[in-house]
Parts: sequence; structure tokens; C-alpha cells
Amino acid sequence: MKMKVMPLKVYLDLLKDVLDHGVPKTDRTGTGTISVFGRQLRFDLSQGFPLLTTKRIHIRSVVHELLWFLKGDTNIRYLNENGVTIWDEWADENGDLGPVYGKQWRAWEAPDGRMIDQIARVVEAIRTNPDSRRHIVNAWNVADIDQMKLLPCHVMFQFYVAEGKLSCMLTMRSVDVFLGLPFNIAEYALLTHMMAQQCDLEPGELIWSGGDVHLYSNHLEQAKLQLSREPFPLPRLVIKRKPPSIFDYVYEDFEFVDYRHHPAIKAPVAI
Ligand SMILES: Nc1nc(=O)c2c([nH]1)NC[C@@H]1CN(c3ccc(C(=O)N[C@@H](CCC(=O)O)C(=O)O)cc3)CN21
Ligand SMILES: O=c1ccn([C@H]2C[C@H](O)[C@@H](COP(=O)(O)O)O2)c(=O)[nH]1
Repeated sequence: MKMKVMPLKVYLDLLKDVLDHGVPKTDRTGTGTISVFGRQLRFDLSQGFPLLTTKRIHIRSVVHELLWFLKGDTNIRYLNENGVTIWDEWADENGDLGPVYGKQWRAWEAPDGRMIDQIARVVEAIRTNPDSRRHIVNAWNVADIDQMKLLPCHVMFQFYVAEGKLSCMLTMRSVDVFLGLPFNIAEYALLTHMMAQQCDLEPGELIWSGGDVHLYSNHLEQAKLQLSREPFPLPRLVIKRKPPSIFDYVYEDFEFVDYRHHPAIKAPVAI
């Protein structure tokens, strides 16, 4: 019998790794974590879309958060208008988060006042100079950090083109394995599919690297519950049209076909 491909087993292995080897640490939020340092996971995007099946993932939040980054938006209004509340706890009374991801991706401010659109640049560079080793987008703007309500966790990503395929490597400095990571994996997988479509390439691999990889002390039972569940085969992503640019995608362009999943698992977010 042919073995079923279950790429998201690597996520469950990481949960187990943190449960088995995590070292207790205090943290900024006062919650407490168990943590390991330095891990890497690989997802072959041709084997299905890496959306967790051992709990329900709120796809709406994933897609809208990515579209919100790509708009260069740093106010939670757009998210709230689309039923997404995952950033509410960090916003000020006007809904602002300071110069977080969207600002750095689309309008990194140069010392001479120029605004650098890192996303537009990287699309252009992948199209015109695919072999470059400089396809990088960076969110860690040291000069702006004091004004951010929360410092970037997905700090930088790099694209790589070979044999007609586009791969992406994402670096995260700090990883909430239970709540944040499933979102981050799905978002960067989606971004890689979109970039590949825009650059007439096939999606290759998503490679995820994490620095401080932690489970909050109030997520341990939820993590164990997930480990007791048998994963389903992954869904497939269908992008229904090719928009004119990376900035023109809308929520309705994406369909996640055959997403079978176990029930949602509630977990408090550490603020
Ligand atoms: N502690 C912490 N973990 C994070 O993952 C995180 C932050 N803070 N701060 C900034 C953003 C916000 N992110 C979040 C925040 C909340 C959920 C969350 O509560 N997820 C639930 C419900 C999803 C929904 O209703 O949309 C889940 O079950 O996945 C996920 C990611 C990711 N980031
Ligand atoms: O996309 C995200 C955003 C945030 N996180 C997590 C990682 C940490 O648990 C907190 C950030 O706290 P710091 O003290 O700034 O490290 O948010 C995530 O996993 N993914």
C-alpha cells in the first residue's frame, strides 16, 4: 500500500519536541513558557497546502492578515471590518500598531526620506534576476522598533528560484508554537503561492526557521490534545484568477479545497 503523504506531521513533531525538551523560562507577558532554541521545518508546497488539520484554523484570519500586510496597513480597522480580531489587544485607542510589518514591507523609510517598497522590489528582482541571492524582505527596522506596539516575530524572508520553482525561507525570532505558528506557516505558504503565480513559477518549498520556539504554560494541555489526534490529508489551494499584481489579490480569490480538520481548540493568547 502506498504511504499517504502527511507533511504536517513535522508540526506535530515540533510540538512534541518542545513538550519533551523545552526548558522553563519567564517571558515578557508574565505567562511563562517552555522553550527550545533554533529549529527548522520544511514544507513541500506541491504536496498540499500546509494548513493544520489537527485543529480548525480560522482561514479568514490567515488570509486577511496577509492581505493587510501587503496593503502596507498598520491599523486594525481593515482587520476588524473583515471579522478578524487577532491584533486587537496590541492596538492603541485609534487602532494603530505603529510601524509594524505592513509599513516595513511596503514603505521602509530611508535616511534621505525615500520610501522603499520591499515587496514590489522583490517581485521585480525575482522576474528579472531570478538567480540573485538577495531576494530578501526584512521587517526588523532597528530605527523604528521603539515605536512598534509589538516587535516583528517573522523578522525576514528570502526567496530562491531554481528549476522553475520558487521557494521561501522564513526566519522567526520568537514563536508561539500553539497559536502563532500555524498562522505563520499558512501565511507564508500563501504568499509563496501568490509570488510564484505573479512570477510565472511553480511553488517550491517553504522553509521555516525559528529562534526562541516556545509553548506557553497555559497551552500545554491543548498541545497534548492535538498530539492525540490523527492528521487528515492536507487541503489544496486554488487561486481562481491571476490578478494584475501582488497587491491586487482579494479574499475571494482563494479556495482551500478539501480542508478536513478536527474541532477548534481554545487557548488564551499571551499579551
Ligand atoms: N502571544 C502571542 N502569540 C501570537 O501568536 C501573536 C501575538 N502574541 N501577538 C501578535 C500576533 C497576533 N497573532 C495571533 C493572535 C491570536 C490568535 C488566536 O487567538 N487564534 C485563535 C483564534 C483565531 C481567530 O479567531 O481568528 C486560534 O484558535 O487560532 C492567533 C494569532 C499572532 N501573534
Ligand atoms: O506572527 C507572530 C507574532 C507573534 N508571535 C508570538 C511570539 C511570542 O510568543 C509573542 C511575541 O512576544 P515577544 O516577547 O516580542 O517575543 O508573539 C508569533 O508566534 N507569531
